[in-house]
Amino acid sequence: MRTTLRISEIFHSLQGETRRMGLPTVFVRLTGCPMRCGYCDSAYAFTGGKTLEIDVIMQQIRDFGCKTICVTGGEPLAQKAVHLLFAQLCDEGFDVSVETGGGQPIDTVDPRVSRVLDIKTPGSGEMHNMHWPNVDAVNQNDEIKFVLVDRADYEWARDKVRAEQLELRAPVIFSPVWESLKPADLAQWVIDDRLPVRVQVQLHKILWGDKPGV
Ligand SMILES: C[S@@+](CC[C@H](N)C(=O)[O-])C[C@H]1O[C@@H](n2cnc3c(N)ncnc32)[C@H](O)[C@@H]1O
Ligand SMILES: Nc1nc2[nH]cc(C(=O)O)c2c(=O)[nH]1
Ligand code: SF4
Ligand SMILES: [Mg+2]
Repeated sequence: MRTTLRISEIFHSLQGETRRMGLPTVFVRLTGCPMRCGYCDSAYAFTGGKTLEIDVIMQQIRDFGCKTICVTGGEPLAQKAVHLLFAQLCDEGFDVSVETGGGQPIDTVDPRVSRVLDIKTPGSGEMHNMHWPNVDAVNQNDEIKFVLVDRADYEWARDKVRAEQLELRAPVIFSPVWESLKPADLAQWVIDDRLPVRVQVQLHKILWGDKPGV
């Protein structure tokens, strides 16, 4: 089994998404992704990066002195050695979440890790690459996230939440694509439809803009 990971960046910031929003967090961004969502704000992580031993990654993480870790990418689950990183982080008592685009099975992820599962919408251009059994694998320790391009995406996601009562499986987040869908429009639609989902705007972009390392 490989004991290295291809890493795009490791940085310390505030969690800008999910139920951990606002918490100081160390981000580990893995290089490479099999998907190409039209709106991707992390396309700089598709290539490049550095190959690092997991021991080295663990030491860099410890050096930040922060117990909350978010493993993201690119697509973190596309590198099998990520599971070794999950196990070591959890064994050392870190609070770990992973952001996944949903193209890889999530049932192999350490159960101590909170899985943030994107359901890719028609507007992402990547719906056909979803691994749909993932939706049955989530639990209340996880989150389901829809990133929405426009009104058509919203209606599609709303109908899916209603048809499958997704809010009973895990908390559901609706997040607007940055500078594409107006957050106030999304907020009003959710209120009008009495949808049991959480509207979320990316906090780090409000604070620091749309750039790597924050
Ligand atoms: C960059 S992705 C990396 C992890 C994984 N590949 C995924 O898609 O979940 C992290 C999160 O950022 C979201 N995201 C990417 N670009 C965005 C944008 N322009 N506006 C809002 N959210 C975006 C993705 O949908 C995903 O929920
Ligand atoms: N501050 C901050 N919070 C985040 N939460 C999820 C992120 C991601 O890119 O997956 C992210 C990110 O890039 N920055
Ligand atoms: S799956 Fe995630 S990293 Fe990959 S293209 Fe889509 S948003 Fe970007
Ligand atoms: Mg991001």
